[in-house]
Parts: sequence; C-alpha cells; structure tokens
Amino acid sequence: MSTPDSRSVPITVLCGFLGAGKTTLLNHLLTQTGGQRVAVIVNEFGAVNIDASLVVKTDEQTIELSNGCICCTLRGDLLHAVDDLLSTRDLDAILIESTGIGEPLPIAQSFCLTPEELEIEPEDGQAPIPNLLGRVHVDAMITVVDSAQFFPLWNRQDTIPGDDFERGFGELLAEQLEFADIVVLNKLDLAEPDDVRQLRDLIRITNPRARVLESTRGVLPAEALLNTGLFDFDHSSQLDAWMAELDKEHTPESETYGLGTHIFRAQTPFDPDRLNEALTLGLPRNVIRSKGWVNLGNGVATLWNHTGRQLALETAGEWLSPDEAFSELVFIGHDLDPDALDQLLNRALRA
Ligand SMILES: Nc1nc2c(ncn2[C@@H]2O[C@H](COP(=O)(O)OP(=O)(O)OP(=O)(O)O)[C@@H](O)[C@H]2O)c(=O)[nH]1
Repeated sequence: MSTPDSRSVPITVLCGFLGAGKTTLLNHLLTQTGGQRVAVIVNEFGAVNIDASLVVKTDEQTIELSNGCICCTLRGDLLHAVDDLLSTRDLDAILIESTGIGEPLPIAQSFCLTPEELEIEPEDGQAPIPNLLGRVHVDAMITVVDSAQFFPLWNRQDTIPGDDFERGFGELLAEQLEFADIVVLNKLDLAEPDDVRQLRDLIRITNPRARVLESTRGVLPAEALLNTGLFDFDHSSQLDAWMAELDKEHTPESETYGLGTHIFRAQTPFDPDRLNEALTLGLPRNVIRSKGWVNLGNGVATLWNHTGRQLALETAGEWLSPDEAFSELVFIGHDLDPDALDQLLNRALRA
C-alpha cells in the first residue's frame, strides 16, 4: 500500500443502496469529528428543487451535487467540487455520500487517475478538469447495507427502475459489496440473525479483505471508519482478484458455516445453444452468486456474472490465442451439490 503525502486530504466514500442508512451513518460520524475540519459532498440523484446549478452549497461544510451520479455523469463536477474545497479551505477530511445506485469503483478511480486517464472532458464553458493526484487520496470505500432488505433485493428479477444502465438489483448490490474496504451491516434491529450470518459469509467469500462492522442507525465509533488507510486500488473488484482471493480462501464445504463454494473448470468450449438450453430452467436455487469466464468457442472471452435470479453474459475482449481460451466459474451457495452443477454445465459443452 503506498503511503499518501502527509498534506494529502483523506477522502471517505459512503456507498450503499437506497435507504440503507448512509445519511444516518454520515450524521452520526459528523457528531464525532471534534475539532477536525471536515467537508461533506452529498450526491442526491433526482433531487428536485435544485435550480440550474448542479452544485449547491447547503451550509458551511456541505456541497450537494444533484441530477446525476458522481460515478458517471457528474465525475467532472465531483473533481471540480473537491478542487474548490481544497483551494478555499484547510481540510482534515472529506466525506462523500454517493447516491444509492452509485458504483464505488468509478468513484474511487476518479481520485486515483489523472483526468487524461479518466478521459473526462470538461463541459462547454467548464474549466479544465483538475488533477487532484497527490492532493487527496481515498482513505476507505464504505458500503452501508440494509441487512433486513439485502436478500429480498438481491433476489429480485427486475432491473432497477429508472437506471440508465438497466442493471439488476443483485448486480449493483454485488458491486457495492465486493468493492468496499469496510462494509457496515446496518439496520441490525430489523434483520434476522440468519440473514446477517449469510451476509457475513457472502462477504467473507467474495471480499475477504473487507472490514465488516454491524450497526443500528449507523452508531459506530468514528475510529473504525475514518483514517483507516484501508483503501488499496490494486485490490479492486477485478475478476482476477476475486478468483485469486477465492482460491486462497477456499475451504472445503464441510468446514464452512453457511455458504460454500464450488469451482467449475473446462477447456472444451460451451455450445451456445446447449448452454442456453441448460440455463432455461435457471441455476439451482441454492446458488446465490456465481462469476467467471466462459469460453463459447468464438475467440471472445465472455464474462459470466450471476446474482440472485439474474445472469448476465457479457463479452469482455478476446483471448490472446485460441489455446488460452477456458471456462472457469465460481459458484457460491448453500449445500451446493458439486456433481449436479458439473453435470449441468458439462452437458452444455461441445460434443
Ligand atoms: N430501524 C432502523 N431504521 C434505520 C436504521 N438506519 C437508518 N434507518 C432509517 O432508514 C431510513 C433511510 O435511512 P437513510 O440514512 O436516509 O438512508 P440512505 O442510505 O441515506 O438513503 P438514500 O439517500 O435514499 O439512498 C431513514 O428513515 C432512517 O431513519 C437502522 O439501523 N434501523
């Protein structure tokens, strides 16, 4: 982990689905900042009452970015807002609350790459996008989870209403869970203990380096969340990291409390029609998450990303050579039947 410049201001980013408790946690944190000079940037999506400007200073320490998402359309505005803060005051920390549908990875990237690398162009009349490298650094990406609503949302079959990218609920929740340095399992007062245990298992398997905290109404000591130095860009949610961690952490089924894992590997390509056929009935219900590469024999590496009741197959570039093409899928679920899963998939391979 690289050590940030001592003058560089730490940024803590709060992500988490709509209503998970981000604002509640943020407010609780702000009661504990003592004499520290903390600025807050809140990204409200679809807020009305905001006039022409996308950036509104609501009080001394808060800036609101509205009508867009800081992980996509408002990335330039986010960098400008932070630049303005740095040039007008001495700060000890910046806290950013993302919208509920914000993805953590692109937000973190905004502070780890130059504007050229980010390929963000200023809008008409806007000043050039500032380079903040060395002036700020991400201290931690925090995901707040509504522990009572997590699995019902995870298992929804529809896509998030109004989402420009038509992402499924599970896809976004997985992204938020897997790209986090700290996960706060909030609304503990409303959650079933079994759901909390299952959430802990899911995080332990898919994001083993995350610090997991439990809370009701975001009541947590600031020390556990601020100035942690936990962020490490190299440990992103990239598939390789996910698989590597999984290989490392793999424990035999019998030793795992709730969720177990199974890895399917094949060199023979899948037959797209057979695969389609095999999947028409869906994956066994006890599989709650699976991810990996599939080789459809077409020279293209295809990413398999399944959460709850949704499976997305996406092309993700070409194999370096046809010999390197392979399929490797990691399944996570309860009481997995490895033979049944292998049979289901083996039947879909080319004859
Ligand atoms: N019972 C219970 N309610 C909570 C808890 N944490 C937050 N809430 C309530 O849940 C609702 C949503 O909390 P917020 O903090 O606004 O959630 P948010 O993530 O900021 O929501 P968005 O900004 O809409 O994405 C509020 O009514 C909170 O008072 C908790 O631990 N238990």
